[in-house]
This record gives sequence, structure tokens and C-alpha cells, in this order.
Amino acid sequence: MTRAELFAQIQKKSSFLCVGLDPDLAKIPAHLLSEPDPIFSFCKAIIEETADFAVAYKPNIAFFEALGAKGWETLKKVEELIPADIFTIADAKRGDIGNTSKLYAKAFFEQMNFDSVTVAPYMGADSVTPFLEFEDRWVILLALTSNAGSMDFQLIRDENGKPLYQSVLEKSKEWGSPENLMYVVGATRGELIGEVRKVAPAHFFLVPGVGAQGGSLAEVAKHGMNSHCGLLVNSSRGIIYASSGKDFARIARQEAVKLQAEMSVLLEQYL
Ligand SMILES: O=C(O)c1cc(=O)[nH]c(=O)n1[C@@H]1O[C@H](COP(=O)(O)O)[C@@H](O)[C@H]1O
Repeated sequence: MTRAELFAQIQKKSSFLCVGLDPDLAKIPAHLLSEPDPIFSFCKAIIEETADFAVAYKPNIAFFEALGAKGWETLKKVEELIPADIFTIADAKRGDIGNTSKLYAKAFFEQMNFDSVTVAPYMGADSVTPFLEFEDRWVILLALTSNAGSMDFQLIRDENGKPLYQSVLEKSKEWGSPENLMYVVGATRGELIGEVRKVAPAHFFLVPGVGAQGGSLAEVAKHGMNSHCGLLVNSSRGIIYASSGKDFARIARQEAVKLQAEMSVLLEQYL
């Protein structure tokens, strides 16, 4: 999917919601456990109920990989089920020496048909650029993550006072463009989102951390929105586990509607 197509979807749905698919056998409603593929049944119901309000889905690969070979089959079926006009993110946080990254890219862009994959920047240019060689496919590079451990490295300052995440942004902008490179910026980072925006004015940000991790959607929009919206805000547990009963999909839909309604107001305000 191109940047223009993604923006068109955002405008059409008045939404920049990414629904995170983090399906855990220990958390999905008990009545699904007797189904032949409980994780698929769960994701299918969530997708069917939320697709009108979401512009992206982000299956977190760990939740599928943990189930072994069957998990990979389920992941492929889930990816194929997502409507073609919705952006797909393989949240795999990959990155390795060049020839290995190339095969990671093939796994997600050829074996499966994801629009994008999350990638860690730590190993540098040759670990990231193989993912950028696929037409209309995207790298979503970890910049400033939502977790407490992000302080350990990402906020370390160099001798000029520049934090490491800023060096990651500046360097990686040479590898791709706003047409094929996004950044992960955690919703829990408040006004720092504005600092990231200064360095990357045109790029999309994938923003996890609203809902279960406590980030504020209004703050994210205030500091992060650009003229093409420039934001995909993810919520996983806050939507998919809003109910553990037989009504889980309907309640997930309600949570998605709530976020979309808030996003619609923010789009009116800032675009
Ligand atoms: O790359 C990510 O998606 C990611 C980056 C980050 O900084 N923080 C973060 O929480 N995530 C992912 O975003 C999702 C957040 O889930 P919830 O906290 O349940 O909404 C999980 O799949 C995380 O792995």
C-alpha cells in the first residue's frame, strides 16, 4: 500500500486506528478453545467486528510463533483474511546481517503478503535496507519505544547532548523515505513525540501504548499529527480483551468505535 492510499483510507474512515492482534490462548474467551483453530476464530471475529473502524492491523508475530508450525499457518490465514484496503503490519522486530534480513523480508513480503514489518535499527544500514527493496512495502523502524527499558539505550545522550533515538532517526532517513519508512514512537512518551516529529516531519509514526499502557491519544495527536495525519495509533489488549465472554467481538467493536470517534474529532482539529 502506498502512503497516498493509506492517507485516503484515514480520510475515508476518519480513523488512524491500528488494531493490535496479540492473541493469547490463556486470555481468549474459553468457549473458543473447543474450535479447531481457536486463535484463528478469535482473530477472525475481531477483524470482522472492527474492520469498519481500523485502517491497520498489527499481528504481533510472537503470539503466533509461540504455537509452533501451526501458529505460522494461523498467521498466514489471518493475514489473508484482512481486507486488502487495510494496512498490515507484521510486528516481528527483525533485523540481522544483510543476507539474513533479505530472507526475513521474503518471509513477510513474499511467503506472506504484509505491507510492512517492524525492524530494530541496532545493526545499522545493511540490516534494514534489504526490507526497503520491495515495492510498496514498508519498514517500521523502532525509534522511541513505549516500554520502561527504552531509557536504557534510546535516551542516552552523546557528547553534544543528542539522544540516541535522534541519531537513529537522522541516520535512517538516508536509507528510506516517507513513502517506505515509518517509525515506532510510543504513546507513553508524551511531548517527546513532538521532538521526534521535528526530526521526521513527513514520516508516519506507528504509536503503540494507548489503552493498556496508559498513553493519551489526545497528547499523541497534539504532538505527532502532520498534514497527512502521519499517525497509526495501535491498541491491542484494550480492544481485543475488553471482554472475555461470548460477547468479546461486539465489545471489541465498541472499544474500536470509541477510539475512532475520538480520532475523528482529532483529525478535524489538526488536519
Ligand atoms: O512495535 C510495537 O508494536 C511496539 C513497540 C513499542 O514501543 N511498544 C509496544 O507495546 N509495541 C507493541 O504494541 C503492542 C501493544 O499492546 P497493548 O499494550 O496491549 O496495546 C504489543 O504488540 C507490543 O509488542
